[in-house]
Amino acid sequence: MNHQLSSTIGDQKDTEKTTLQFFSETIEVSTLSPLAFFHAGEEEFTGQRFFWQNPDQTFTLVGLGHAHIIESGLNEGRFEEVDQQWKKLTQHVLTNEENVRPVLFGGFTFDPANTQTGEWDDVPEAFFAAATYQLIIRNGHSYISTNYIAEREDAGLFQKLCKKRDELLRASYTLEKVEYDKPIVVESTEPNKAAYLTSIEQVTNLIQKKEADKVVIARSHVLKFQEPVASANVLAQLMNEQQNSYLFGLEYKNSFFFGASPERLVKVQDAYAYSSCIAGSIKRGRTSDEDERLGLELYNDTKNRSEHQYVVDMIGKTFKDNCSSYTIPSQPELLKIRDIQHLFTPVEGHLKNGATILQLAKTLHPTPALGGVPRMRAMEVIRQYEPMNRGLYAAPIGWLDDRNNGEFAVAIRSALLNSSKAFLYAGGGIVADSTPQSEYEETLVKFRPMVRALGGQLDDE
Ligand SMILES: C=C(O[C@H]1C=CC=C(C(=O)O)[C@@H]1O)C(=O)O
Repeated sequence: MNHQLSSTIGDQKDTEKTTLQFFSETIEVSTLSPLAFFHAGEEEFTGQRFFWQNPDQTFTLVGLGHAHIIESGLNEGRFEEVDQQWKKLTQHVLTNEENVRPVLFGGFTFDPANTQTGEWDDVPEAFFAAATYQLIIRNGHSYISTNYIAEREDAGLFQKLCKKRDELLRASYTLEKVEYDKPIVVESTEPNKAAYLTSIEQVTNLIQKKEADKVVIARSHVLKFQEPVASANVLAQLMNEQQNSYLFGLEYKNSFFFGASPERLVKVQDAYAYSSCIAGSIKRGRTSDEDERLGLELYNDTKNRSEHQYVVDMIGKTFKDNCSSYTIPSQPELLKIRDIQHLFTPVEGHLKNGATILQLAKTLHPTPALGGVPRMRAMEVIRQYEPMNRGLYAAPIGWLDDRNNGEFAVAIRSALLNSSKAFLYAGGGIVADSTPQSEYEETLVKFRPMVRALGGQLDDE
């Protein structure tokens, strides 16, 4: 394929001797269902797929197969390790399509220092993949890139990959009309309900004694299904039910981590950065009057406003440190999603030279919407009192390309599916006047998107 490709970075003569090169050939295809493309990879690529769609659906990304994996087991330095390895890997990109860049997709765990064992035992502290087949749907155009990484061009391998790509494409068009049956739940349990309620009490006491200002405490809910549930099925349910959210899914070995999060951690486009402060919650009303009343109650509630302000202060400081100019409104607005309303403050600014999206993700994670204030003390409290390991829940998940553009969401409203079992996660900010019962009820509302996608019922419904 070399006659079609042009070297975009580096001196090719130099690189041919020893350096790995990233070969990528992109074709534009007629409108394609991203879910059908994901499903088409089931036979060959289960365990090696990912899915991403932004809330306004202007950018969708699907990956099938691993052209390359970047993992890190480091507690400190995992963001840097991924950053460096990706930079090295994409130093020499050979592509026929300048405007469709190779993408790295993956996530970091919430807290590498958490040693509790359980469903996350296998998952590295950072796991990222560049796909063999990368679908990007942007502004109504669908592009499939076929990627491989090698020291030099391999025409035979490339031909094989293209043959498979064409098969995947044909299969995708036939899978567009598939209807997915909702999974059937046979068991629904709250393994740590008592421990969770006790932890809220303990953490509230500790905050009242001024040992911390705010700590986010979470819990899990377990569903068992009649039979193994396919990742594509879960995505189909999410896409139907959960608009206006980041939809994400990441397969790792036999597990599928997925979710529908309202919360952007960071987006970078052409050296301009965006983040969002989302903290403070109330349910949606059954009528528009009730909804408006609840929204107003949230907006004027001092407990929720203080929970929110911690996040604004911290994200605001990060933008102050990393941007030549930035904007942050002085008052929050209400963000209304299907089951819940949040206090929301958008932040944006021009990055100073050199700040990468992964550096920003590292600095921002965890914001006080997921960790607490002060950060280090809050992390200790979570480790000590929270009855689980969060794994990828509440952590950064997203993508970056080779030009420092990308976007990470905070992986809340999420679940880990493992064959015929799923672990759902939800938490909330604890401050001095929190109560166990109202926090518990808030988590029930936050579980709803996942329960809707997976089937089953919770206590409040
Ligand atoms: C920790 C979660 O939500 C966070 C994000 C938005 C609002 C939150 C709150 O009001 O407590 C939480 O900080 C979750 O959904 O599991």
